[in-house]
Amino acid sequence: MTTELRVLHEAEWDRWYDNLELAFGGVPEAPEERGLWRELTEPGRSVGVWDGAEAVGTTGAFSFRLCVPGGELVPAAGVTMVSVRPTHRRRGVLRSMMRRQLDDLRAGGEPLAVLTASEPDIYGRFGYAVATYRMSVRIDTTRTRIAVPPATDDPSASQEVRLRLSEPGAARAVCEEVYARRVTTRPGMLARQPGWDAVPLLDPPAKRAGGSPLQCVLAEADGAVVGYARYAVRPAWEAGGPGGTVVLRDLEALTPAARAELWRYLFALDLTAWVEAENLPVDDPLLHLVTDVRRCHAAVADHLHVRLVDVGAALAARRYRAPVDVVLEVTDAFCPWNAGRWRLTGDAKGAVCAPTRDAPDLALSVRELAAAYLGGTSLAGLAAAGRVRELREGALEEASVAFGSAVAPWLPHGF
Ligand SMILES: CC(=O)SCCNC(=O)CCNC(=O)[C@H](O)C(C)(C)COP(=O)(O)OP(=O)(O)OC[C@H]1O[C@@H](n2cnc3c(N)ncnc32)[C@H](O)[C@@H]1OP(=O)(O)O
Repeated sequence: MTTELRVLHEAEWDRWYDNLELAFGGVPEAPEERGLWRELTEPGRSVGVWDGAEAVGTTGAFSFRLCVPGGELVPAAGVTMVSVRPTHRRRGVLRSMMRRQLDDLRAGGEPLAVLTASEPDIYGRFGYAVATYRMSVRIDTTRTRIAVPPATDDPSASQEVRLRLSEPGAARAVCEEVYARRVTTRPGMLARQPGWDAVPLLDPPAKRAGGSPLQCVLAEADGAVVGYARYAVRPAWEAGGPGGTVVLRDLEALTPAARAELWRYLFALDLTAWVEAENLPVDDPLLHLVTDVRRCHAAVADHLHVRLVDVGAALAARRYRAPVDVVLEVTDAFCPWNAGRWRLTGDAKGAVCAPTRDAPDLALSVRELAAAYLGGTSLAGLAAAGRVRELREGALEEASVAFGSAVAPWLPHGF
């Protein structure tokens, strides 16, 4: 097999993207979906593997800024559109693309790469690890309700929250303002890059599965929008009565009162008996708002996989929950420039991370660092699985606390 790996030319995009569709089973995307991904593709950051005129391998990268513990927004390559033609699989095409991509990211100075995996088993060999989880819920709203003890509401709860329906497109700007204020509050969230505000509104009729077009409800207090929920309703008429489902796409709120009001609204929609959401933080406040958490049928799955492209720059870019001063002995088979000893010194104000010859305190691979990077997986937990070794007594506890995050990291949308 003679193949050529090269940067994507815009004119080749259709053939390149056809390979992606084929690798995912060959079901064509709706034109509006395909059109949006075409607009968002960054050709200069995408590569194709070609066998003659045929694209047989694809991958791209989006220029994201990712919230890390401490609230900084750090450049991160959003690795995407990975595919290999069924006739060319298991011959190293993916490996060659991962090699090229990580070398390019390093050369470009991006400290992090992130992706969501079609199958979690694929990317560990390239140094990625699961750094955030998502919670899905299917809530029986006939058996549980939103009940907030008054003491848990903040002072703004005394202000009345009003709800107003809006066409999602018309509400785009105000929703984006709310989203922008939320981004730095939770590691794993992505600042919106130009054009990305269209992603949460993508609503091809072919993908509605019997549901309504996307709807949007705004929460307002003192005349300002302080929250929103975007959802569809999928009616169901059963012998025992109406049993429709509210399919929640996203919900953001600036105050606990607005959040509770939005959930109350979703739970109370007439002719529905269920609220479903696919992607909530694993510590979503919803868990503390309902009277019967078991009726939420919550399930957890991996979501954002992280790769530290440059260990020193990545570890220095985040903040630490408690003072930390540790020497890390890092292995990294796929990106050997990261291998070796690093001294990390940091606290809640900042951090430095530089190569050292000092004796190591913890030994781990770049994957464990990636898993712990956003604060959602503890180094102590990884040590219990034999994936981190403590070489100085006390270092594991010190580093585990320091790497933690007050809130669970969470990726708000796929890419
Ligand atoms: C970020 C994203 O876009 S995720 C989307 C990923 N794409 C898909 O799932 C679409 C369908 N699948 C495909 O297109 C291809 O099978 C790919 C991209 C997953 C793999 O491409 P290939 O060219 O076959 O992979 P390649 O031959 O380079 O294999 C590299 C290694 O990964 C392993 N591998 C490849 N695919 C898988 C898989 N699905 N599960 C587990 N391991 C895998 C190979 O066994 C090999 O392992 P080794 O290094 O230990 O020998």
